[in-house]
Amino acid sequence: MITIPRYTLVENGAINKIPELLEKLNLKNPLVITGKSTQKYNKLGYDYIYYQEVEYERFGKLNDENRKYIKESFGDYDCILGIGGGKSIDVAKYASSITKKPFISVPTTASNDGIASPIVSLSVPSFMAEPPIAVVGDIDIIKKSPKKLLASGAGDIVSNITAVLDWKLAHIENNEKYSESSAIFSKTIAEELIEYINNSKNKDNLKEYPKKIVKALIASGMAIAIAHSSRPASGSEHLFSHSLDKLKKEGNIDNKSLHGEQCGIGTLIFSKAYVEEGRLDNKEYHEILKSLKIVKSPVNIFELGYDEDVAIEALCNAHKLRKRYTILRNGFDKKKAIDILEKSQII
Ligand SMILES: NC(=O)C1=CN([C@@H]2O[C@H](COP(=O)(O)OP(=O)(O)OC[C@H]3O[C@@H](n4cnc5c(N)ncnc54)[C@H](OP(=O)(O)O)[C@@H]3O)[C@@H](O)[C@H]2O)C=CC1
Ligand SMILES: O=C(CO)COP(=O)(O)O
Ligand SMILES: [Zn+2]
Repeated sequence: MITIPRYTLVENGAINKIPELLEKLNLKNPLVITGKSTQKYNKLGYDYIYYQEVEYERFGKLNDENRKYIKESFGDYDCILGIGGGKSIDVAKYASSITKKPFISVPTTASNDGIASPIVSLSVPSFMAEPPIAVVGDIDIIKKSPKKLLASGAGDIVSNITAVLDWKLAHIENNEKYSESSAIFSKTIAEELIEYINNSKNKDNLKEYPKKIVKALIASGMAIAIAHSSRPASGSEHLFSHSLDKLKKEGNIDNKSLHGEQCGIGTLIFSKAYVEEGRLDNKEYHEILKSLKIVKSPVNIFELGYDEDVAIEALCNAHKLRKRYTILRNGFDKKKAIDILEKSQII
């Protein structure tokens, strides 16, 4: 059974419509999960907790102690509102999966497609939960959020291009189940955003970008829900991002590079790898590169804040992050990693 959000409200002032939305959904007593800089958007003064309090990291991992704490924290609330960035929404989605209470996604920025997806990405690999029953995207708030976050959203959308190529390759070479319709849907979301960005100079100078990126991220989350897998939006480029996250954690590297930014870099690497294999036109690689440059998302490892050794190590380890067949196949050795990182201008 496919479940997607029942309501998506993407407009100026949408956050003020939460009370009437709750009434429509017959929900009366929400608990907000939010962050320290985004709690201010809980304008209706609902009870709230910071995501750090219930996030799995407080307990070290997703475990029974963590689940017990969440259940106890949620008393008689009848729903959960995730208000904030990707982490707040992910933790709210996780809490909803534990408590079985419905969750409403209230993104205050547009940094990744977790805002509408059924995926919880607090761990690698991610796991399938339920999507939000509603998404409330207040454009007045989102358009004023940090540009770095909004640019990161583009990285998580262009990643659908290589994710879909990996999914198809897994079907051809590894006999994996594949949905052509989900793949086309996911790829089209990315192509339409890229086309808008790359032609925006002659049109509206990205004035409509905040609304476009929110809608693209919601659609991408729905593509995941329809496929019942993150396959349409997560392939080799995400493995590279997760591998970077692992290096950050293990090496105590204090770099605030964002999920979407990292996936944008991963997309450049693997779209070039697909060009090298004759499975993608070099023109498409350049369209992706151009779009990330226009929104000012990092297009090389130095702009992401790392040196080339980190890029090489993250790429050489990427295939180990989860059992997911991609163009990495059994992994790139150091020579191949350096070659593709140079050809994709990442190092
Ligand atoms: N489930 C899924 O499908 C996916 C989930 N994710 C999740 O998303 C996380 C990454 O999300 P991301 O958003 O990139 O990063 P974070 O949520 O880690 O950080 C976002 C930062 O931006 C701040 N912020 C958000 N909105 C505003 C605003 N309007 N004005 C000012 N500051 C704002 C947040 O504030 P504050 O401190 O208040 O939070 C936070 O400090 C991952 O760790 C993962 O958990 C990522 C990809 C997919
Ligand atoms: O980030 C995601 C989709 O954009 C979720 O993907 P993962 O399954 O790789 O966590
Ligand atoms: Zn992603």
